[in-house]
Amino acid sequence: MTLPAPSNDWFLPDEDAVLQMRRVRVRRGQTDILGPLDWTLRAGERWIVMGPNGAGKSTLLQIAATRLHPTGGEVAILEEVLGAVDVFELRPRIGLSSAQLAAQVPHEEKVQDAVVTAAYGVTGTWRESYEDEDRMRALGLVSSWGLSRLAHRRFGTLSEGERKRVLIARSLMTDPELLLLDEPAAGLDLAGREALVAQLSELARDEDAPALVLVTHHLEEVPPGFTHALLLRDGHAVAAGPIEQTLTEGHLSAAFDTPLRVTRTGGRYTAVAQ
Ligand SMILES: Nc1ncnc2c1ncn2[C@@H]1O[C@H](COP(=O)(O)OP(=O)(O)OP(=O)(O)O)[C@@H](O)[C@H]1O
Repeated sequence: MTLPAPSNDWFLPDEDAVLQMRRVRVRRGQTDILGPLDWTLRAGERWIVMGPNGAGKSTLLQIAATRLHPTGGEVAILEEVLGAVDVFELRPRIGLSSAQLAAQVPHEEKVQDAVVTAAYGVTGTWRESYEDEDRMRALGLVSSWGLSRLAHRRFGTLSEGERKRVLIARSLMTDPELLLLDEPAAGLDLAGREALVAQLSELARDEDAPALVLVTHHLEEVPPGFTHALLLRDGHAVAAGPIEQTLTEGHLSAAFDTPLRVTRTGGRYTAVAQ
């Protein structure tokens, strides 16, 4: 019997790809708000996704988090192809911190519970029964993200910076293989931002940490240790690749449609208009 020749349409992700998108497109109304986009994130890489308001960053992250199915193209996440996998089995392998998720955490939820509920992929405690091991892991994460003194506080009473930390601790609860952080420093004051950048830098340099994707508008929020960057504008990649070759004056000026002067000191970036 002759086997049919492999079709060009059959999507076989690269072996070392943690996340791979091929010709991905998201259409809303008459407009493509994202793509077509090709993007591959390999094991051990730490990616910054940057671009102006409306560039498609959150849409991209929603796809990577299996929360949104693209209109066209193929997506493989952790060797599973979207559309051919039960996303509820895939989601615990992906950590996510985003404003949408924060809005789903009940205000009266205790901090330690807001972290432990990620074990069941829910945002509020209900009738689940948690193993001691889950509780211990949640408390360990609460401690390592500097939240011990807040463990019994209600989520709704926390400051913006404290909430951001809770969400990152929560995103690590299932020991994910891919960690997606959507604007984790948004709304933080200077000291809060610097503390978070330092902690994310430490995470980025930890060989045992998951593959990382950090979405931000601001160069100042890029933690040292991140290895790659994807610059988006109007849903398209302006540039993508190793961070030092991507976060350049030329590429950033094109992405933000503004002539920028970019400096890099001690692994930190800043940008001002020229
Ligand atoms: N349901 C929708 N219908 C029409 N347009 C949409 C819809 N959802 C998103 N968009 C548009 O898609 C574009 C990309 O949105 P997205 O939230 O991904 O951008 P972003 O880069 O994360 O922006 P920001 O930095 O402001 O958060 C925006 O112009 C947005 O208005």
